[in-house]
Amino acid sequence: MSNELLDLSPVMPVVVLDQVADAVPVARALLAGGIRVIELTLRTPVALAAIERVAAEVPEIVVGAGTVTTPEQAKQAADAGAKFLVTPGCTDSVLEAVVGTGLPFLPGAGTVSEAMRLAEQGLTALKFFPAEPSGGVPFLKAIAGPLPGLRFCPTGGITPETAPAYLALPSVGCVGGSWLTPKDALAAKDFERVTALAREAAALR
Ligand SMILES: O=C(O)C(=O)C[C@H](O)[C@H](O)COP(=O)(O)O
Repeated sequence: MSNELLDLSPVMPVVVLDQVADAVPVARALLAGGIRVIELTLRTPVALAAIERVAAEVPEIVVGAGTVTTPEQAKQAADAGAKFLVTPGCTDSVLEAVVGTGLPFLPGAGTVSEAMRLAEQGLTALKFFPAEPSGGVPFLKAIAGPLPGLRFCPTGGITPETAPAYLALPSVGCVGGSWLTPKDALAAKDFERVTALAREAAALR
């Protein structure tokens, strides 16, 4: 089930919202551009309310919670209506709480040992974070031999220019990125720009 998260769109939009009122327009703008998934990060106070609104008002998009770093957040996100969870890294307690929600999820790994630990537990769909600082495309190419069963959503420092090289790798299902929802576009309520960026991203693969 978690593996299917990697196949929803070539790009998983990582969205940081400061205003809950932007949640529904952003979700609709992404959908209009052909992106069927949205990861709302739990980095701002409005994030849980934003997830709730998108889940209730834009059921066509698959809404998930990103930046899940505590067991409490996993539960809160599930209660808010998140359909999946994403963690930047993994601790035993976060993993236990995330599994406890019953939701599909992408646990974060940034090293070979972290990826191996998750694989040992049967988790084969991972977020590779932070992708660029951790070695990017060459890292993923290098580990595909020893760890052939893993698939990734690399995230962190990826741009529309660098995304295609990631998406060309068989081990990459999609890439994560914040570039579809630039801060200045959200501040200006320029949702058409979000749609235009989403359209370009949806065409990447
Ligand atoms: O908060 C998290 O859990 C994250 O996933 C951090 C994200 O990877 C970055 O927000 C991606 O942002 P960019 O590097 O700007 O595309």
